Amino acid sequence: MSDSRLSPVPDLPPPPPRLLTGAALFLDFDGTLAPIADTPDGVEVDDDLLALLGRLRDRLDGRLAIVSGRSVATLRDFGFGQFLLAGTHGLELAEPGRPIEAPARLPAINEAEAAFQTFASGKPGVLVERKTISVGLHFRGAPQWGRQAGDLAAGLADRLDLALQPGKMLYELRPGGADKGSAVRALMRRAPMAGGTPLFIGDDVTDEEGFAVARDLGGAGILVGVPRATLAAFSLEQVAAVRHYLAQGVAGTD
Ligand SMILES: O=P(O)(O)OC[C@H]1O[C@H](O[C@H]2O[C@H](CO)[C@@H](O)[C@H](O)[C@H]2O)[C@H](O)[C@@H](O)[C@@H]1O
Repeated sequence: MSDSRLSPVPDLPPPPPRLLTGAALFLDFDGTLAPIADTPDGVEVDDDLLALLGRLRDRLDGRLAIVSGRSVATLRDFGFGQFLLAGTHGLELAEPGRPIEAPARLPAINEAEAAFQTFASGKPGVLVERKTISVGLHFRGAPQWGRQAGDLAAGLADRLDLALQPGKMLYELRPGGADKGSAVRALMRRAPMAGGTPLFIGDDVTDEEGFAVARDLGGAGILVGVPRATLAAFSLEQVAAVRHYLAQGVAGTD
């Protein structure tokens, strides 16, 4: 988000556990519920996390959703199928056990993927992530290619009329028309999230739209990780602190 509403690097307080009482809780996945790994497939979701989220969802009368840049199909493969899901940066929505609400994969995404594959070929550490309706170009394993990866992705976004989604050592191309903020807005109009106070926890720039809408709807954002310009009102320093915070919500302490 390039937004004048972003505050300079702030010294944010930790979130009080009482915010979880009555919350409609929106949780980012990578970097928030699981630590960043070298590759997209290197992330592991442990049973303790799933059990913790299940208990918290029950305590919140169902008002817990995962809002991720991953596709819904991938989130389900990770074991999150029992939760309300918004995938591909808000383009996909899915209730547990229900069909995924999503646009079709565009031919332009296939064209972008082919261009990414050509770029990645012969560059160890550069990785193309094929996703359901989008595609990612990762350079965590070869940061020296980051600038050229960004130039390529920006050029393709212009030419193919796709949205450019920067991430952590990653450029993604996807259809426009939604973001994590629009997903929060859409889910807040529906059961079971409607009636709660939105609380969005995330680490990446793509989570800023979620923080913004949570704040606009009377709630707040919680930034995970290194301080930066943000619309979040609170911060937690790492994934372990997020889990500890969520566990306090289950216990009902404040
Ligand atoms: O919205 P999120 O749940 O945070 O998903 C954002 C992207 O996360 C993944 O990439 C990031 O995590 C990888 C695993 O830790 C890491 O290797 C990569 O460098 C990060 O950018 C995922 O692969 C993407 O599809 C998500 O959009």
